[in-house]
Amino acid sequence: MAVLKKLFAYAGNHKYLTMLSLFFSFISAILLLMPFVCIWKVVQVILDVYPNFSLAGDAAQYGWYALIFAVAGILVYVMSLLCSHLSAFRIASNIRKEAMHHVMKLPMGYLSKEGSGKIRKIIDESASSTETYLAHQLPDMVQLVTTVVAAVVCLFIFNWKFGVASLIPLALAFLNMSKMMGKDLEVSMKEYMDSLEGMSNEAVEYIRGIPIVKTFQQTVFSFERFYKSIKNYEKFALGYTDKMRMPMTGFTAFVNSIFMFLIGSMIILVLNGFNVSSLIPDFLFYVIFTPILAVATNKIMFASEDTMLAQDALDRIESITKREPVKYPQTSKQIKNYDIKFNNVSFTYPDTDVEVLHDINLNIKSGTTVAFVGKSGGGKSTLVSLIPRFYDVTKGSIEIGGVDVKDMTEKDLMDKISFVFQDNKLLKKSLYENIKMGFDVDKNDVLDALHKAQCDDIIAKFSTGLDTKIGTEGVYLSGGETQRMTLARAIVKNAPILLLDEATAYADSDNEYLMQKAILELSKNKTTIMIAHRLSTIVNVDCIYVVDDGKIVESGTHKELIANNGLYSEMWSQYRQSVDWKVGEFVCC
Ligand SMILES: Nc1ncnc2c1ncn2[C@@H]1O[C@H](COP(=O)(O)OP(=O)(O)OP(=O)(O)O)[C@@H](O)[C@H]1O
Repeated sequence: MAVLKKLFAYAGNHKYLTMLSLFFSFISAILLLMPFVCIWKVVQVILDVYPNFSLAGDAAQYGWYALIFAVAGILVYVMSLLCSHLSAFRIASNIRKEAMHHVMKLPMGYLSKEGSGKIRKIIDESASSTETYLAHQLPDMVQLVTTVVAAVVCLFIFNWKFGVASLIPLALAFLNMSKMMGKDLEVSMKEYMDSLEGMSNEAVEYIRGIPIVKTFQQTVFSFERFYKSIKNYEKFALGYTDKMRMPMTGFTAFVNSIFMFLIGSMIILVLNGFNVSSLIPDFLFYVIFTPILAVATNKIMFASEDTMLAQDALDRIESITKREPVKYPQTSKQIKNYDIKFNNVSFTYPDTDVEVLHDINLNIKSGTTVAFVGKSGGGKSTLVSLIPRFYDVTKGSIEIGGVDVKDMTEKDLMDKISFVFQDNKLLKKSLYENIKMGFDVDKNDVLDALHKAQCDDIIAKFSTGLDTKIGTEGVYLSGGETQRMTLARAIVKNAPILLLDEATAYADSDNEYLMQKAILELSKNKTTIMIAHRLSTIVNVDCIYVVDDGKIVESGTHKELIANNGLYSEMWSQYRQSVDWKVGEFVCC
């Protein structure tokens, strides 16, 4: 019921179609039981007239009734499936739409951390599971339960003594079944499903890493996480199977032992003076009828596992839809300029408990260019990612032009900022569409931006020029090329704030020089924040902030920081040494 209630939350008016399908399932179950009653009647008629079979005219009539009930039952079942499929498709589609809609509202940081593949897999596979559940498993479940209940009622109507005999093993089978549906087993099933998902994610990671494994001649054990995920799966799969073993054995034994109880009761009745010939029609009926119960009960057992799987699928969808979305106001407050201010900002990544930024205060003036430098893992990228609200600050606030970024609409905030990151994504669209991205620019503007971002060679490489579609056969862009394309996109967007995180990391030396020139040009009169490991690229910026262990430990111009003799000065001399060493080595050779 809980599963159905959750599914109905996505159903809208289609829930009535689901209910209609369940009603048809119920009717079809009753209709499909009727032929057995007719067969019982046939047996009775034949035994009544025995050995004058010519008097058994009613038997044929009951035969026809049996056929009519069977056909009607099948037709109603088909109608049930028709309704269930229509509603299942709609509900699964609503789940997909609602989940995707929610994903769009989630922090961008969450999306890049989880990865689009994983999110797509959860939504797609879970929606498909609920579709199968609603289209087939639920109507079948209603049919099976109706069959069992109606059959049990029939058992008592025709001969209560045989009824009791058949019911004892059934009751014992149900007792065992209830043990397989308890909270404990639900937890085990969830652990099992989680370990399965974990193993499948790690397998993807392993396949991605095969080149590294081969290059460094490692074994599978170097992928410890994959190995652990397999072990984990083994542990939960065995644990789950172990918990199921006794109740499953009991269930199978009792559900298939109805005959034994019937024969036993027949013997007891005869020994107690009942007339054999008067018992035979009922006994035959029970012999024919009770296997339906065994089969239906067996199927209910497996169907209840389907319900658990559907519940699990919904829980997985909820792990996305219950995530707190980024809240934007309806209207923005008016910003005064493009100053960026951090007020006592601290930050801890969601689902972690280690604070990675501690009480940061910054005031970056409109139109200036600043750089964040520091050791790897110090928190530079995190700092930058808080400005466009990839994540929200845990403490403090960030302002643009005197307005808290949380008081700006999504469009307003995004309109103000362009980014070029180390790992950028291009869409599977044409080069033109990838740069235009809905901005109000024409082909000439796009070509101009591509030229400024040093992309002429990329366009020249493809015979279809700007119309070349990325991702189609033979169209592949390297990391450096992708980075240049993203720079062109930022040039086209021409937003007043520019965030560059290792924007030239993949560029070769020729391109880097030219890209730096383009960035210099683009950053004119803009508030620009750069993250760079190659310190030579930031010596001329207005202010350098040295980030270490989540704090700003130094700030000033290049000259001031060198004179300071602090961490920056140390980083600079190490950087110079590495450059000189490379040049020296090159000269030597
Ligand atoms: N998505 C995330 N979830 C949890 N912790 C994260 C996440 N991203 C980064 N961190 C942690 O935050 C800290 C700062 O990372 P960040 O990427 O901001 O450093 P960085 O100075 O930019 O490093 P680099 O120069 O290597 O890019 C690190 O300890 C890192 O492990």
